[in-house]
Amino acid sequence: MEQTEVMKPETLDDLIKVLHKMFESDNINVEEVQNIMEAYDSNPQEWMEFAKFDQFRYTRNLVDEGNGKFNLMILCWGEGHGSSIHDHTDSHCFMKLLQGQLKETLFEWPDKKTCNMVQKSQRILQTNQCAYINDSFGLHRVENASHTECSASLHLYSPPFKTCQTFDQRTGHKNTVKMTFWSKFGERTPFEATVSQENN
Ligand SMILES: N[C@@H](CS(=O)O)C(=O)O
Ligand SMILES: [Fe+2]
Repeated sequence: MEQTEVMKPETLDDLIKVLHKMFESDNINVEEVQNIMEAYDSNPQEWMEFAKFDQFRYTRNLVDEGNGKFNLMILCWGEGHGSSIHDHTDSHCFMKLLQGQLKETLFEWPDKKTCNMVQKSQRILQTNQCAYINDSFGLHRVENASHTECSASLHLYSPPFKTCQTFDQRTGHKNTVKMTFWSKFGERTPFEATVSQENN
């Protein structure tokens, strides 16, 4: 089998350039994308301008629109912040830790009849690790379980999406929610645009 060599992106800009190249093609290689994102050594100096935290919820901060092929964003998680249980709207989701740790809990899609939410697994993602999920893996909840440290993660979604489904852990009932950006390209999004954020 042909081995794809993983070159090491030296900076975040470098990584973004390589990602643009990889997503020019319509057939993306999940492992290759995961490897290249993992190979980037997080340097806060390079992403600080995008990392805007909120006191109450995790924030989504758009970094790059990937020529329409993907959205690249930095999620900022204060102490104890977490997401709901949600899906990924038939997209690829790559999640690389830039700072701190995140706990990821995987769930099965709820059973149509019983609506039960069954937990499949749980893991702690460490700085620089890159996880991958799509809807065929199930659903997940992501949390910064630390009470003393914040976390930041770099997410790539392809194709980009604006809504997802969230699930109530006790009843399995689902809701479609809008996903909004707290900031875009380092600029805080005007207030009106952020009121319907509900995944966090
Ligand atoms: N998929 C979630 C974040 S996550 O870490 O589950 C989102 O884009 O807001
Ligand atoms: Fe997610």
